[in-house]
Amino acid sequence: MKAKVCVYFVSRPDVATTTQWLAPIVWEGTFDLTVIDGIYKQQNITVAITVFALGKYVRFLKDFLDSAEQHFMVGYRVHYYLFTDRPDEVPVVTLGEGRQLTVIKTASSNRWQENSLRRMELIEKLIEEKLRNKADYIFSLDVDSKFYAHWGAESLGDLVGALHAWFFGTSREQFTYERRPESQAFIPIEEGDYYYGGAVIGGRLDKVFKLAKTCRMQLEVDRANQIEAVWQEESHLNKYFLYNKPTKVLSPEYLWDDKKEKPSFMKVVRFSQVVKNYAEIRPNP
Ligand SMILES: CC(=O)N[C@H]1[C@@H](OP(=O)(O)OP(=O)(O)OC[C@H]2O[C@@H](n3ccc(=O)[nH]c3=O)[C@H](O)[C@@H]2O)O[C@H](CO)[C@H](O)[C@@H]1O
Ligand SMILES: [Mn+2]
Repeated sequence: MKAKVCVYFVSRPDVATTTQWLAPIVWEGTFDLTVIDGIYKQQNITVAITVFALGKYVRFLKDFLDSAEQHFMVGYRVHYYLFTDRPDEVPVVTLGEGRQLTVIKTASSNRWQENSLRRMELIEKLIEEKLRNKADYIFSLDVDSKFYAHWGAESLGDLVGALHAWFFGTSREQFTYERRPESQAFIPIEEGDYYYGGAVIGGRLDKVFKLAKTCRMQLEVDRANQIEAVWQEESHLNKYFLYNKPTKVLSPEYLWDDKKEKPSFMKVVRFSQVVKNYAEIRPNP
């Protein structure tokens, strides 16, 4: 076989493609999918994905699942773990070969903040009790979202975070980190690398387990001290990633927002938050 060797490769001069700790930042044009699939296909991996649809958020499931079937890790073994208090309202979706879905009945809270932050504890438990030896990688993804284009094995890594669309390119002082020292999620104004979105967390099982467990414990300390971080578990996630750097960072292609205008560096939107009516969908303001 003739190998094509590329010794000098600057495919995206318009954006940063590595972090300061030399983790890749994944953008369209920075990877060769044939090479990447060659690595992961022979490892015969299974990717678990957690989705939470509590309360009225079940309405997002249809588009989420249909579009995931079209674009997410196609050609790999994928196991959805769907947490909901409304199993009867889970839509029927035809899954591709090698893909399965398990519904886990979970109580909903009357506070949306609680539904969002409790994901850490539930992910921790799922990995500990059900996933050992059942999956190699795991992603936790917001359900109020849709896939619009390919999301594949280029996203895999030991510990994976995604750059929040609204904070990409803004200066560190503008990041909405938790700024009160009383919270375990506190990050001083002169610190921080990126603002990561809580909507996408990924990596190898053991790495995500440690992340979820640490954030769950920090959330508990905050609760005991009667303080809730400004963006709940997303604040704790940002604190975690500051001291435990992701080994791969997904560009905003992997965490876009339908409401946001697309700058020229966005060659493709892969996964994006859909427009929602907060007042109507959430159990509390
Ligand atoms: C794009 C992005 O990074 N979004 C993050 C952001 O706001 P968001 O406005 O995206 O938060 P959100 O309302 O989508 O809640 C996060 C997720 O929790 C689940 N859910 C939430 C409430 C509810 O009543 N039922 C339910 O099922 C659902 O899977 C949802 O996608 O901040 C949140 C914490 O404040 C989370 O970290 C989100 O991931
Ligand atoms: Mn969301």
